Amino acid sequence: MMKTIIIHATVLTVNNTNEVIYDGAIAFENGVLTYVGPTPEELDTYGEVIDAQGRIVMPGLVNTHGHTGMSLLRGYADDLPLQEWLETKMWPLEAQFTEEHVRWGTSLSIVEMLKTGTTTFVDMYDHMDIVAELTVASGMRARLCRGVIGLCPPEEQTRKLEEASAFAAKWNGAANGRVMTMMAPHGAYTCPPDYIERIVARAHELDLPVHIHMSETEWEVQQNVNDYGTRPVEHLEKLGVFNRPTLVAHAVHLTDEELDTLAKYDVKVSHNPISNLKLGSGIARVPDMMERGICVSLGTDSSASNNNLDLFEEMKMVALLHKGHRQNPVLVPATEALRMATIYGAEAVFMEDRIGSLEVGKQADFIILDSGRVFFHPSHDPISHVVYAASGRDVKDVFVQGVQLVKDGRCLTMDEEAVIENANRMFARLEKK
Ligand SMILES: CSC[C@H]1O[C@@H](n2cnc3c(O)ncnc32)[C@H](O)[C@@H]1O
Ligand SMILES: [Zn+2]
Repeated sequence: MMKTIIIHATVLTVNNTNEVIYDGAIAFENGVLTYVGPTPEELDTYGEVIDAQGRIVMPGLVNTHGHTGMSLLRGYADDLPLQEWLETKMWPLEAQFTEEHVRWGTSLSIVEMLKTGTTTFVDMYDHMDIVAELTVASGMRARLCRGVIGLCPPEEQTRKLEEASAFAAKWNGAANGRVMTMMAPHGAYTCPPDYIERIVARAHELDLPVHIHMSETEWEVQQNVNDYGTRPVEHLEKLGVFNRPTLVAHAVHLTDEELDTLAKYDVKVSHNPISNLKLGSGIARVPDMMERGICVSLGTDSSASNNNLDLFEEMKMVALLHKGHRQNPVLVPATEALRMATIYGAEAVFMEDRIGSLEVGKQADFIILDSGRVFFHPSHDPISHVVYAASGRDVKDVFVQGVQLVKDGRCLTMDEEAVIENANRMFARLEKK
């Protein structure tokens, strides 16, 4: 592959010092960054030179929790609490999902994520072979898992576990490492304890991380106490979950002791502020997590509870929400919000050696924003503008592993019109009550 260099950009490296390089450049070859620094005078050695004057170049965003197939249910059931939303709206429709529903729901998600600057996503869902195939075809990077709900007879539990394991073993490392996998019990309230232990044992055997919903609502915490005599964190600790590298989604309702436990085991958190607000679940103790050194990353959850996959919105939300909630404007500064959407996201999906920042040796996963638009001016603090003023609609170009996937706002690897048409067709076929 030829050497490419992008010059005259404002480069947000998101390295250890959050360095911003004005009139900066990044170069890459074979999908790997070979240069990050000021625009060099000598450009003869590069096969392709891209002038990014008036643009911001930054790491691709990492969405650490979602269910991509559920974009098919965007707007279908709003303004309900989680349990009612799941039991009366989501699960009855998902029970009708075939591979084709997941294909077009996931395609809708992938196009949206790519066009709004997400280059890596986590997906916990069913029919995951389809999701993996689409990930490969789209050029995105992902950490995928077949989510298992254990509220079913033992034979069914075993079938799901075997399916999840086979998927995880088959796809881990696929597409030159762009697809990685995990094992995923859906939650402590949907999986009996012995089932969680079996899933974790399988994660040990396959040497994979664990992903799970945890402590999302007060109802869930109380249910855990009623059923097992402990709150979810102690429950999962006892079941050995945290002995594996673990990414928990939500982590809204936590005591001080539970926060200490997460810090002790280096459990990664996917904070989903917009979904938590929309479902009325509550506000996670993010400033207390940060104080303890817990890795806090950002997730959208699905389009059915968000209702989009624009991670720029989560970045702004996390920076604002906790300031307002604690009446303290110092909390979650813009630099930390940006890190949550990039390098902390990379840590949360256990890929920080490869993605999350623009540094030589890392993968060339990056996005280019049009910073000529009026709300990027005066242009003295690009990190502030990216977090507080920008949106996913400002993303012009997207590269993963050095391959361009979005060019001037158009997705090169997916047929957007066909995706929209098919998603509408598949939604129309579902029987609604
Ligand atoms: C089979 S794994 C995916 C499963 O998760 C459900 N889901 C979607 N959003 C949430 C959420 O916020 N909390 C808990 N579970 C959620 C989805 O409906 C799928 O069945
Ligand atoms: Zn979820």
